[in-house]
Amino acid sequence: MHTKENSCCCSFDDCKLTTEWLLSMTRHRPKIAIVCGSGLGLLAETASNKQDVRYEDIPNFPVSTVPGHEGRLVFGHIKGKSCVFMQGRFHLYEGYSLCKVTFPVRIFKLMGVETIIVTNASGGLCQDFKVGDIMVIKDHINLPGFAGQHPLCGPNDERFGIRFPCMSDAYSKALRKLALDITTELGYSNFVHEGVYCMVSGPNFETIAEARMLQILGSDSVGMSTVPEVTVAKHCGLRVLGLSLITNKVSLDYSREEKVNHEEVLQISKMRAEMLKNVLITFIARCHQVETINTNYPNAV
Ligand SMILES: O=P(O)(O)O[C@@H]1C[C@H](O)[C@@H](CO)O1
Ligand SMILES: Nc1nc2[nH]cnc2c(=O)[nH]1
Repeated sequence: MHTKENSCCCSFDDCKLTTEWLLSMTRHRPKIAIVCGSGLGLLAETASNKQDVRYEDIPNFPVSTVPGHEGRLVFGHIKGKSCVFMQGRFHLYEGYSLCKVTFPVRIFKLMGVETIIVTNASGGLCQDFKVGDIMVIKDHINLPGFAGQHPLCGPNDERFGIRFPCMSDAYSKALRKLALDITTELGYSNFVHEGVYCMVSGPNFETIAEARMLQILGSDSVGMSTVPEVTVAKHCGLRVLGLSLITNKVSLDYSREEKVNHEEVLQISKMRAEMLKNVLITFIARCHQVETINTNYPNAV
């Protein structure tokens, strides 16, 4: 956590330096950023005029350490829209501070991004969910945040956003509706739901008692990411859509024999990434038509 003594490793100046470096490396000027969850890096494949930048080459950027997270930014066009994909995200359990985990979100903001689409792989807690379903994230529970692991703890820099941002509409209602309409048009409605995502720090998957607790708290799915990125995105006035791929059913019953593992998560992600990609392409083509109000920044796009 940042304190006044322990100065921020991702200050406004650090963010500016990284942004200026990236803007000097590419002619792309993305308006939409897509964070690819575990095994979902191929969401970037359909982009045209692609340009890759490896995380290790970007000043101040963390590097990816998790299998299924390639570790590069991919700039490109989808249906004529300028996009940047994060092929690989950062997680708290990798040992990164939440400031580092969310550093790319602020870089996107400074680059001129207006809309961020955050994807992830998660375990289904809602009994109606099946493996391979998509959950449009309606809301989240920031469990690490309750314990002080929060990306906005520490001195607030007003150039990014206000001290006490509203989170009751973190996931834009209008963007959620557009995503749901698109899944219906594509004939996917039988395996698409809206729901509440709960973040845990990981890296272990849940015990059965923990899973039961999360379900009682109102979580429909559980994962180890997304919430810090969305919190920082909302803080700095980005429009947010969150999509979660249900890669496994979380055990809520001591008699169940199946054991979840990361390889299975990656396998299901890769199997269903095509479906998610179809939703994303149509969404990217149409999301500029949707007007949203950010209560933290009433005049923002
Ligand atoms: O980056 P995401 O949230 O998609 O990754 C999920 C959570 C863990 O990092 C990993 C577990 O298999 O997948
Ligand atoms: N915490 C958690 N993260 C996941 N990511 C994918 N599946 C799961 C899961 O069951 N639990």
